[in-house]
This record gives sequence, C-alpha cells and structure tokens, in this order.
Amino acid sequence: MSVLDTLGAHRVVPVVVLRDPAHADALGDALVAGGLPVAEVTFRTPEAATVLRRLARRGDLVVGAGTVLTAGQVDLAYEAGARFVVSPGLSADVVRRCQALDLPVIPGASTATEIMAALDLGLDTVKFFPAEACGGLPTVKALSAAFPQVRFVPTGGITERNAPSYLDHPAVAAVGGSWMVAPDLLAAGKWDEVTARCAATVAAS
Ligand SMILES: O=C(O)C(=O)C[C@H](O)[C@H](O)COP(=O)(O)O
Repeated sequence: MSVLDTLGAHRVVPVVVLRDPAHADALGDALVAGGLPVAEVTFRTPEAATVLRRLARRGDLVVGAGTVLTAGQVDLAYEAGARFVVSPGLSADVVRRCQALDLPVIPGASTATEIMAALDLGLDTVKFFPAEACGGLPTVKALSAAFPQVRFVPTGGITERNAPSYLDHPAVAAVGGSWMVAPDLLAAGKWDEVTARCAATVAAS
C-alpha cells in the first residue's frame, strides 16, 4: 500500500506541533493507544526534525513532515525519516525535490489554478488549505466537479464535529487537523486526553 493510501485508510492525519522532543515517545504512545498511528510533524519549530526522527524510529507510526516550505526542509525531513511531506501551499521546488527522493508530497491548494499547477507537476492529491476559511465542503464539491481525478485532504478548521461530513465526500481522501493533538494538551502532557480524542475521532470516521 502506498503511503497516500495508508493515510487514506486512516482517514485522519493529526497535525502535530510539539516543542519538546523528550515528549515524542509519550505522544507516539498516545497516538498508537488511540488507534491513530499517524503524525504530520510541522516544521514550524527548530526541534521539528528531532521530534520527527524520534517518532519515525519507533516504527509503529506513519510519520511525515508538515509546513514544509523549502527544498532544504524536504532534505531535513527525509533524513529524519519522514514518509510523506505536506505543504501549506504549492511550491514546485518542494514538489520536485520530493519527487527526486521518491517521497510522497501533498501540497496545499485552494483554487482551481493551484490544482492545475499540481496536476502539471504530476500530482493527484492536494491538501485543501485552509479548508474552513476557503469555503469548506461546498468549495471541495465545486472544485471536485471540475477535477474528478483529484483527491483532497482538507485541513485547517477541521474538528471532530465537521470531519465526518468532509469524509463522506468521495473526493476526500482524508482530513488533517490538530484537534486531537491540540498544542495546549501536548504542552500540559495530557496524553490520556490525546488518546481519548484519537479514539473518538477513529470511532466517528
Ligand atoms: O502549516 C501547515 O502546513 C499546516 O499544516 C497548517 C495546519 O494544517 C493547520 O495548522 C492545522 O489546522 P487546525 O486543525 O485548524 O489547527
């Protein structure tokens, strides 16, 4: 199964901002216990590559890098063990670097023009970001009508409450979000709550 298929099988991608690499294992345990062994580690902090490496080396999670903005960050993510790369927008540099490394990449796209640029780069899966701010499910439906070959991973403003309606749309491969790994939960070490939210998410999707 390809990594993108694996993400599609899990249906929900937890978007992680973890500042302390020492907590990576506790987070990994919490995700696995909640039945959602997937993490998109955002490259928004200096520690991101270390957190990613610690989660990836466990072997029981599918770990990727998020907020990847440059080809240099693609290299960092790859070396740390990322199995997929996610960007908030579409950078041909980022996409081509991922393709050179055979690393699945999901660039952000929220307009028809951006989707066409992704198609030109040989991609068929995009992150619809920021999903709720860009019109939510009605926009996915409208874009999907024009691009039936494209799969979407809506992210940004997705919650336990609205995730199921996105996931019901056949063009939606998965959704991304931070609600089960909210930064305040991670900062406070509330791992049981992370597990509970993951389990609730799995049950609802
Ligand atoms: O910068 C990126 O590449 C991102 O991945 C942004 C994240 O998708 C959102 O921060 C998650 O959105 P929320 O679930 O609304 O917190």
